[in-house]
Amino acid sequence: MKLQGTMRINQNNHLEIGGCDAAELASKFGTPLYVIDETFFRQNCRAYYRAFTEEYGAEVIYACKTLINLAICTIIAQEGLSLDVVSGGELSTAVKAGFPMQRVYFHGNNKSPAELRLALEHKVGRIIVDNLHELAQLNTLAKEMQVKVAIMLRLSPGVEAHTHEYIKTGQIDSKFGFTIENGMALTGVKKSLQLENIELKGFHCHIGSQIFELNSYVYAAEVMMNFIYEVYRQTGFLADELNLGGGFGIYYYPGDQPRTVKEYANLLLAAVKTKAAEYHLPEPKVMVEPGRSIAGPAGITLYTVGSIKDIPGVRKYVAVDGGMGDNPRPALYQAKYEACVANRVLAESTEKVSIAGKCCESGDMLIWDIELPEIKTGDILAVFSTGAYNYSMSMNYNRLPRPAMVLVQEGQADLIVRREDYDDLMRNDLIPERLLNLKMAK
Ligand SMILES: Cc1ncc(COP(=O)(O)O)c(C=O)c1O
Ligand SMILES: N[C@@H](CCCC[NH3+])C(=O)O
Repeated sequence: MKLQGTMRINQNNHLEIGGCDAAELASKFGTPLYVIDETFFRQNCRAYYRAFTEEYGAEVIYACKTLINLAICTIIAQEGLSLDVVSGGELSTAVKAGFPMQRVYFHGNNKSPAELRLALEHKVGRIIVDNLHELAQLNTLAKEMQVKVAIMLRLSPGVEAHTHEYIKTGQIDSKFGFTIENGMALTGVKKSLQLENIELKGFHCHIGSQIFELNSYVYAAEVMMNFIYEVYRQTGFLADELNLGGGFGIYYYPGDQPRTVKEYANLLLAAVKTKAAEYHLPEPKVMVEPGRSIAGPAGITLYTVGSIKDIPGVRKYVAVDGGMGDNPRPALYQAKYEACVANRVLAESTEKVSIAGKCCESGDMLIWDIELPEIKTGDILAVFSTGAYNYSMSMNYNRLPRPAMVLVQEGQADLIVRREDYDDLMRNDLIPERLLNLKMAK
């Protein structure tokens, strides 16, 4: 078990985060509960800002699919990072939070005309165009609205990142972006340069997520710089901007060994510099889009232990009051997590148990085979590193309300997302008049 950020074990042998006792948080706000360590979240933002922006003038764009709400958006704005949004919903959150629109980058492989219009209305900084269909559609909309829109093209550099099959994106056979290798990317550039209401600024790639192998990034940067040169040679267009995406891996489980953000920055920027020198080109402005490495380690989830079932000689199932509804990652990617008993962190002896969620799915298992102090009904289980892709991928399967989220710092805990209630679950339900007119069976 690795305690990160402000987490520590207090004098009551309880887990403490942001100066707050986790068991007290559970009793005050209920469980399941997402807890975000504000100090740690900000430290992660600052590590990026220092390593990329202060050191190299590179722009750090927080990928808000990781975790977004009005409070988080406010923190990102305060820390001087930009924002990657991928939907009208994420964009509207940024608008409502008063996020500076020129620092917003709009991504996605199938943006709807309504979403594109919204982005144009709010004058977002850049639209990252994914494909030819979108390029034509965006030009038409921009013409209608009499604006010229600054874009980047998302490219598929053909780099295989060493990560889970579902979360790698830069390979040739991918739903994302213009493929460099088969000429599609060059066609996209030529087309962009012809369109009257489009202003091409540069290129983007994102090779995947939870990546530890920094060489994959270096290789992607080199491929992108080769492309910039090739485009310059063939069209005379010189890209000003190069966005190399996100994906920097974090610690979830023994064996995960992330490098430092500083090493990541130094390697990436060195690769760009070397290539620029080789081609006698000016260095483009570099951008990165971290998500998980900012929010992930800064979050924990608290659960209350309910039923415990011991199948002698087989397994002891410990069920908690959440599961795949609030954290679908184990079911989706076989993701592994560490956890502790928040109200009894250290103990002389431990036992091996498996943590089950409460959804009606055999696959709703949060953790298989974890050593924990002997656990009892009513104990509080804390699962670590749940800040990224947990709330943002949560769901209401089995009509389970989504948990609340609190932001903790120096002993203060503030609710930043209210817990859903049963009325929230039925908010959009309608009963047609003709059903109301029929009698219910006795
Ligand atoms: C385009 C894009 N940028 C950035 C990210 C952020 O990735 P991560 O959270 O792994 O840093 C993603 C998600 O993988 C993405 O799709
Ligand atoms: N949702 C994934 C990461 C994919 C990121 C989106 N491009 C995860 O939880 O690991």
